[in-house]
Amino acid sequence: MPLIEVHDLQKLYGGRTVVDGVSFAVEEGEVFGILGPNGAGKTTTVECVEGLRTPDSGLVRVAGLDPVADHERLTRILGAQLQESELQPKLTVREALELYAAFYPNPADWRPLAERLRLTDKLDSRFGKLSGGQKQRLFIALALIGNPKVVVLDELTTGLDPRARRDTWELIEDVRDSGVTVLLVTHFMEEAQRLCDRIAVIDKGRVAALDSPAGLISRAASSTVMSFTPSAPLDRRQLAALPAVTLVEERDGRYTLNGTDETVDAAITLLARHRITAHQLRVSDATLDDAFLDLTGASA
Ligand SMILES: Nc1ncnc2c1ncn2[C@@H]1O[C@H](COP(=O)(O)OP(=O)(O)OP(=O)(O)O)[C@@H](O)[C@H]1O
Repeated sequence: MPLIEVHDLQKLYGGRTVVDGVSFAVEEGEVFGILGPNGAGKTTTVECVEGLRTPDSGLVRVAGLDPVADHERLTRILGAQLQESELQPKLTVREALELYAAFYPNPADWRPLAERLRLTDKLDSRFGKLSGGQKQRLFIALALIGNPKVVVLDELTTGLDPRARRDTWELIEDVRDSGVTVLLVTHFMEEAQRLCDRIAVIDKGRVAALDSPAGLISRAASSTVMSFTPSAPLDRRQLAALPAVTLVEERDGRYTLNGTDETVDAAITLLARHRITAHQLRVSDATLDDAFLDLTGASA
């Protein structure tokens, strides 16, 4: 049985449908990512999983529990990131960790957690005086402090510097290795590619694709990304009209084409016909970023 089950979830705000028939199932021990453009309905979906919002229709179960009706029992097995407004600014980091540890029957030892999240030298600082990144790290510690079976992380590393982001990824990998199931909303492709076993791409309230990161990349229309600076002015429409090409971008005279394996041949043949040379030619495989743009099209 999946640990998290979302079936045909619908949520409306003021008569406007923002989650429109979302379904997915997360197996125990998985890191499951939810990726999508701004306003796609990602947070609303995970808030229904956390029992913070009541679905208008559809079914949500976490370890067999109805997140709204069984909210009390759910909070014992589900860890979630707090919102800024939920912590008193005068509380110190140590007090917050001790307070939240006391809510749970089998809390984690907060000291190693604080150390892993580089909060040890901030233990006596008040929450209100922390930087954005330090607050974020404290929220992650508080989400993990109850030794949850499943943890929901929304915008986990937004606002963290690159080092803190990498430390956090390692922490999430440790959490996953200890058997915890992770539901992760993210905007960072590198994060999704590194951490997630599977990803649901949500666009305009619907699941546009659901697969492993490698599966999403291979199923997207682009497999190749090519960039070059043409030796003479070029009609962008002719590039866009090539059947192999799915996307053309031009910035300061430099072109980037996304497309199939035939993109390079097709573009070079076209340029040769116009006696144009491709300077500083770079060719690479498509990434999850490219797959995301293909899958979410105009809304991204
Ligand atoms: N409480 C609310 N009342 C009315 N509309 C809301 C409410 N919460 C969210 N919305 C709207 O619902 C839509 C989906 O919002 P949601 O926060 O779920 O998207 P998201 O995919 O998480 O976006 P982002 O990546 O920008 O955080 C948005 O258009 C948003 O403005």
